[in-house]
Amino acid sequence: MTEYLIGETHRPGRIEVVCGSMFSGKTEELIRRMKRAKFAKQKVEIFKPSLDTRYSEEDVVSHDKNTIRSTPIDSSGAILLLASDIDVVGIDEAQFFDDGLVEVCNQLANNGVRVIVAGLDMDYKGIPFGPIPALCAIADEVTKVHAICVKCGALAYVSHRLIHNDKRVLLGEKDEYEPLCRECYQRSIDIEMKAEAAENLKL
Ligand SMILES: Nc1ncnc2c1ncn2[C@@H]1O[C@H](COP(=O)(O)OP(=O)(O)O)[C@@H](O)[C@H]1O
Ligand SMILES: Cc1cn([C@H]2C[C@H](O)[C@@H](COP(=O)(O)O)O2)c(=O)[nH]c1=O
Ligand SMILES: [Zn+2]
Repeated sequence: MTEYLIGETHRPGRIEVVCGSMFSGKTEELIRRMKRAKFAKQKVEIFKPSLDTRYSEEDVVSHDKNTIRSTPIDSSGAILLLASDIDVVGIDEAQFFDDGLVEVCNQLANNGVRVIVAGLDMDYKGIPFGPIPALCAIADEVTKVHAICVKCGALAYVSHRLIHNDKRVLLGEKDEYEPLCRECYQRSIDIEMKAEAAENLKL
C-alpha cells in the first residue's frame, strides 16, 4: 500500500477513494487513515452530509461504533470554505453529495491537500452511486473493500435492501440492508420478482 512507501508527511496533494458495499469497512478505513494523519501532526478535517444522522448528528461512526469528530455539511461547496489551511480532508458517505464534489476534491488535491473519500460504490439496485464513480476515475488511489456475504460467506459486492421502498436514499442498518455476493444477490432479486409477480396475479 502506498502509505507505507511515502509516509504520512510531506505528501503532494492526492485523492484516495475507499469504496464498497455497506459493512465493508469503509468508515473504519477512513477513521484509521485520519487518525494516522493526526499522529503525523497533520491538520485534519472530516466532513459528512448532514442528512446522515443514523448514529450521530455530528460524528462519523462505524458499524462497530468507532467514532471521529466531523463537520456535517449540506453541499460539497462548503468543503472549500471550511477546509482552508487543512492538510488532510476526509469525506464520509460521499455517495450522498452532489456531483460538485468531484471538482471540489480536484481543486483541493491540486492545492496540495490529501483528500480521502469514503462512500458506497453502488446503490441497492447495483447502480453506481452519486459522485463515487467519477471520483474513482480521477483518484490517485482507489481501495475497494468488501463485506462478507451474509448468506454464503463469500466476498460481498452489493448492499441488498430488505424492505420494500423504492427511494434511492434511505438511511438504514442491518434491519434494512444486508451485504451479498453477486450470486446470492441475483438469487434474492429473482425470488423477490417472482413473489411480486404472484402477488400481482392475485389482485
Ligand atoms: N457481513 C459483514 N461483513 C463484514 N463486516 C461486517 C458484517 N456485518 C457487520 N460487520 C462489521 O462492520 C464493520 C465495518 O463497519 P464500517 O467501517 O462502518 O463499514 P461501512 O462504512 O463500509 O458500512 C466490520 O468491522 C464488522 O465488524
Ligand atoms: C445501498 C443503499 C444505502 N443507503 C444508505 C444506508 C446507510 O444509511 C448508508 C450507507 O452507510 P454505510 O456506512 O455504507 O453502511 O446509505 C441508501 O440510502 N441507499 C442505498 O441504495
Ligand atoms: Zn453469497
